[in-house]
Amino acid sequence: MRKLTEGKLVVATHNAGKLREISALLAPHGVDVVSAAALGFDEPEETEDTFAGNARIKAHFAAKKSGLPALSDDSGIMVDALDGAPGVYTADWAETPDGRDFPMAMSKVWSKLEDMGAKEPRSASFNCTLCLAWPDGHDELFEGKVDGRLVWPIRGSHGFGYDPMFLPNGESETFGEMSPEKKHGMSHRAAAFSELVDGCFD
Ligand SMILES: O=P(O)(O)OP(=O)(O)OP(=O)(O)OC[C@H]1O[C@@H](n2cnc3c(O)ncnc32)[C@H](O)[C@@H]1O
Ligand SMILES: [Mg+2]
Repeated sequence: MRKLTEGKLVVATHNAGKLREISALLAPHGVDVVSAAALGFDEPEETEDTFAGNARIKAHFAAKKSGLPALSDDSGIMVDALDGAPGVYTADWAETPDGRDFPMAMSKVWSKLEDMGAKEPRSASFNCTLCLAWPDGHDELFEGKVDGRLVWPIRGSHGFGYDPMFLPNGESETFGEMSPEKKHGMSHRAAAFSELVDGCFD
């Protein structure tokens, strides 16, 4: 596996919540981080139907454009009773003409479960695929997942996206109620990061 050597790393995301988490997860490793959004890069279209496919699109786009290694994150929530939806379309479910509306998206997920009479526990998982790509076209992929269930009404104002409706197994706080440190100890993103750190950092 290729190692990440000293120097700048582009974080290929336009999501401020993700950037905050990724920066915190990278902080102990002394990496100099700049985001694709801060560099003024466009968001490439996420045309694949897998997390890995879309993670590769985002990382390669930023690596080519910057001439630096780039790290992307493609993630989403998969609800068992919805056959894994919204999955790779998790961000799309929140899309409105005026931008993303996550309370609306969470309520859409919950209404579908109500309408179909889905039984408790309404199990779901958060999934994350990280792609580290270099300007020469090489890449490495890492995956992480956390299992839990959905709750209603939503709880907590920490985190981002669908965090307030996700209760990880064995916990009493949703991701929206947890401190960032606690979420970093158990999240799908943290799990993928630990693979990345093992593989690519000395
Ligand atoms: O593609 P980039 O620019 O990285 O940012 P994005 O927000 O579009 O990210 P994705 O395409 O990977 O879509 C992931 C969706 O899943 C949601 N999501 C991912 N990880 C999450 C987490 O830890 N907590 C809550 N929601 C999360 C997030 O809000 C997005 O709507
Ligand atoms: Mg996206």
